[in-house]
Amino acid sequence: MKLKFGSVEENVVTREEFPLEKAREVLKDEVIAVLGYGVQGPGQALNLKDNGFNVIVGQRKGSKTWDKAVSDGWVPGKTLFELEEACEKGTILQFLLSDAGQISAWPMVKKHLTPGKALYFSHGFGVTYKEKTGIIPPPDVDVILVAPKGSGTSLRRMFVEGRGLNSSYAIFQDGTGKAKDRVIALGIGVGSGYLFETDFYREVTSDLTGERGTLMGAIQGIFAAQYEVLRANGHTPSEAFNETVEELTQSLMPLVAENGMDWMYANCSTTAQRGALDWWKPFRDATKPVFEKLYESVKTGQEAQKSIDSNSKDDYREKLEVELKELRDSEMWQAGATVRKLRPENN
Ligand SMILES: NC(=O)c1ccc[n+]([C@@H]2O[C@H](COP(=O)([O-])OP(=O)(O)OC[C@H]3O[C@@H](n4cnc5c(N)ncnc54)[C@H](O)[C@@H]3O)[C@@H](O)[C@H]2O)c1
Ligand SMILES: CC(C)(O)[C@@H](O)C(=O)O
Ligand SMILES: [Mg+2]
Ligand SMILES: [Mg+2]
Repeated sequence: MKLKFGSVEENVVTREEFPLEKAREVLKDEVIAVLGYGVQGPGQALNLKDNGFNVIVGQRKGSKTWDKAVSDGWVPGKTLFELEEACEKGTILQFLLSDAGQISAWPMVKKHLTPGKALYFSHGFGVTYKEKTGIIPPPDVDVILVAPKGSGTSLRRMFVEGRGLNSSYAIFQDGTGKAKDRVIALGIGVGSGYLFETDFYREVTSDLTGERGTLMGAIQGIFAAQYEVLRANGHTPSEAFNETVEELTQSLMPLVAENGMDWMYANCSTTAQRGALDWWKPFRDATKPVFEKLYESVKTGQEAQKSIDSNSKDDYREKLEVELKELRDSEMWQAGATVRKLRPENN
């Protein structure tokens, strides 16, 4: 259906419009092979299975995630296979290896993309940056995308709670004439809230911007800046952490999620209101140039190149561990670990 967001009309699909029964009917003869069992793999595969679809998982034998798949109930030789066997058996191949992993697995996956099958992504990365990834699908298959806007962990959790994480959907190539029905049915099947239309290019550029920006990179940067200023001015770690992170995640963000920041502004003290009204524009103006620089780096393919280069190095895991350790060992997140332990529900 068409729905207005502010004054802009968009194509969206709701669960009422495309119920689960319809999705099951569309996919009744398909074998959905979920390739990769990292973060999105488990969320999507388990939700599809619990929604009554015919799902198998493809994963490297002997890996930690193979064991995780077994403990999640996937049965070796019946619903859990080596990657190549799953590619052979699947009619819809959900390519959920890491974006760098997709590059090395591509020649094998391509071999099994016989006419009529569908190749499914949860990111526009591989296809958009085809000069860098070499992922160029054959013409007689569907190439579709459902990109959950959040972690695979939340996709599963929200499904179990009877909620739904929103996803975008896109069709890159309709090789069979069935791509539209297939992509929407899969979007509903993996447990999406509502689905909004995009294309592969817009998905990857917005996603790379979001995760580097307000979803993770920018928010971590703003947290660190405020925490450091409070600490430098004599505030304790408890005070700095509560005033920077804990209050945001525990008290204010759930309210913003329910009602919007406009409501939050209308429902705090008059003192907070005055200050927050005065300060949001200076913060916007200070950070906007950084967001513009970030978007440019995404648009030119630099961000994609950097992530391919670093992910394909032999010492990738060790180097990553050093950087993650810096965050983990920072006083702010050490304080965070203590504060989380002190939450009454964790005692
Ligand atoms: N992490 C998320 O919550 C999230 C959210 C939305 C979209 N996505 C997209 O979904 C896709 C999967 O992401 P993810 O975070 O679940 O992946 P991941 O990094 O957790 O890796 C998934 C799996 O890939 C396997 N793998 C990696 N390299 C391999 C190789 N060379 N050969 C065989 N297997 C290999 C790993 O064993 C792992 O099981 C990506 O396209 C990602 O951009 C992820
Ligand atoms: C969960 C995120 C950050 O939305 C996703 O885009 C990812 O790449 O992990
Ligand atoms: Mg992403
Ligand atoms: Mg994302």
